[in-house]
Amino acid sequence: MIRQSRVAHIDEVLGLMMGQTSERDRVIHESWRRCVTEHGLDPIASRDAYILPQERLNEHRDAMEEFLHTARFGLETLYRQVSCLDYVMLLTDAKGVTVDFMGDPTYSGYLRKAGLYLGSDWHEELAGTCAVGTCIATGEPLIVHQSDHFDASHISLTCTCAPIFDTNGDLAAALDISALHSPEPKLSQHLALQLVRSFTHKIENANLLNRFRGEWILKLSKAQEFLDIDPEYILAVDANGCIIGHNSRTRELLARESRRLGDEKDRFIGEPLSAFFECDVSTLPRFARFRPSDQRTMRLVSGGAMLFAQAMPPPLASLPRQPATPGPNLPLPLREMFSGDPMMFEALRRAAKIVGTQMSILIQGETGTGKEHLAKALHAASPRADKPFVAVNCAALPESLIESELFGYEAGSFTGAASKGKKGLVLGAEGGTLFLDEIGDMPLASQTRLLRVLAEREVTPLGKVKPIPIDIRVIAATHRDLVELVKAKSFREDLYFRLNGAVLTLPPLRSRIDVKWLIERLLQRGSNRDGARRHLSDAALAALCAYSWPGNVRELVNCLDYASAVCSEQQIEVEDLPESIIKSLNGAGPAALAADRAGDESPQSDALNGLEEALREHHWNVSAVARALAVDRSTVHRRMRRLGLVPPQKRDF
Ligand SMILES: Nc1ncnc2c1ncn2[C@@H]1O[C@H](COP(=O)(O)OP(=O)(O)OP(=O)(O)O)[C@@H](O)[C@H]1O
Repeated sequence: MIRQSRVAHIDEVLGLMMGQTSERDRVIHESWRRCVTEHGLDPIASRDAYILPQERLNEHRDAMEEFLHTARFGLETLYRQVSCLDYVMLLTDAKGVTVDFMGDPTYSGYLRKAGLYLGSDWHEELAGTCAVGTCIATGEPLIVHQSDHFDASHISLTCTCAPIFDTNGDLAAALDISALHSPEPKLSQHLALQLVRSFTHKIENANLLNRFRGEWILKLSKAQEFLDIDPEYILAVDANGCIIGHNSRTRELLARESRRLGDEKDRFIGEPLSAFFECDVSTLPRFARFRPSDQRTMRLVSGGAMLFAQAMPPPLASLPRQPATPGPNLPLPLREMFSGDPMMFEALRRAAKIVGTQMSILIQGETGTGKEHLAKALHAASPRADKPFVAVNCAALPESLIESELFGYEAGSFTGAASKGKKGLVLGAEGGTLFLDEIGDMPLASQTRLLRVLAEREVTPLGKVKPIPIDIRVIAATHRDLVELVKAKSFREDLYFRLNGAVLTLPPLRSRIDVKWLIERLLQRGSNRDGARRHLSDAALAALCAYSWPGNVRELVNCLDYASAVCSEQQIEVEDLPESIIKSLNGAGPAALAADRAGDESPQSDALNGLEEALREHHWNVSAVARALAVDRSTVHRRMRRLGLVPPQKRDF
């Protein structure tokens, strides 16, 4: 009987080569053809399964050690689900070598002979059409059922396999379940295919999350309810907002989006997130987990269906405490301003290059981003460090006094002048640095005089005829758009060009990735001041990280000063934060936030004490339990996770 079916099978393969038709799937036909024309296999000569010697197998296993470790839980779970149906489970590397295997040891001899064993090589060139080999050759999940196999010695097997891709989108492994015997219709294996696909998705996700523990992780799902437990799409994003990893469903999504946008890309590592989604790294905090999930939505750039999003920031511990390399090359006062933020690094790298020169510098940035702080650091890092640093707030000086304050005056040179005359701030900065803050607010007449000072490097106080030579470095700063002011003719173009020898732009705090580091640093600064070391609770820290900081570092400084003053026991809780921040939590008030971050030590905890009983009573219907306990559904889910309560229908999963 077996012999007859083998002969019939060989006839079918040969017939197909001669141009006969058959009803097999296209992918099987194409593989048979490849076996003969490309791999030079002969359908008449059947080959025994090839098992690699232990030493070579070890090499293959060693190369995948971390991956195997990550995948292990998924593999065991899958095997538990299929072993009762007499399937074995094989995980092969991208070359088709079985590097992990689970099967019933009672049938060890049969399984080994059939090649369903650790170390077996299922590469298509060697084994002919088979689930693993053909899956690797095509990159597609597939079933190779009984006589679909090329080699007649395998036609009793049924094998179902799906590829596993690494975080770059390259094939990493293939996951297969096979059985020695099976019902004849191929349809009997369709559920097996769905199961294997679902586990390859889980393993890819586990691998991605494991590999990018220190980066932004963005999870996306079409269904709000599945976002937490089984998101379709997962991406890892670096501090510059570039994609550094993804699962294969994301790759397919991005490829479709790329085509829609008129491109044909199929590799996405290094691409900016904002090229595909309506978000970038600065807006990722909006999708933090404790924000209401119905507000965490985004679309693809080309539109389409709404995706529910959850963004997880890099954990505090993974952020560099010291500036990222080559930060250490920066002079110390500049190095101390940031920790690994790429935009800060870029500004400071450029600043370091001109720190020792005479060149005027223009610092731009929103209010409170640290422009004066940077000007002071530049001064401290320059050869002028032991000379004066004189700061002038051009917006705060009354227009009538600005010239006399800046350039000084001779005694009695105008009504109201001091009897001894005044040196002026410019001369006061002699040998050092003159910092002109809010330069965009300087009146036009003063701009003209300042221009002369900068051009001629001399100053003539009011009432004096002879100019005084000066040696100053000018650093100007503004939060306004000087180019627009020049266009509107309220800022002199020639002064703008004189000042913008070097333009340094400071990023707003909401786009910086080192907010947690800065918080630590400012808390430390506070403790150096008053000797009391304050700590932030997880929930308070999460609230600060999610806040948009319109007042930038100044607002953060004020916030921490306030919270340090009102907190008790030197622990800053969400309640101790300024109202503007608490209000910004969009309904995820202090209690919910605290529960989200710290487990569930919220006032609702008591209500949840009898959770297990309540779940049983309501047949594990979470909505009914939430109603009965008068808490949120998400609170019930969270506590279930924490207590390890799994509904019976999901227990084996
Ligand atoms: N890197 C930093 N480390 C510690 N403190 C900082 C840092 N940057 C800014 N600050 C603090 O933030 C506050 C605001 O900084 P600064 O006055 O330099 O901002 P600014 O951009 O000049 O503001 P404005 O535009 O309003 O003039 C100050 O208290 C400053 O000490």
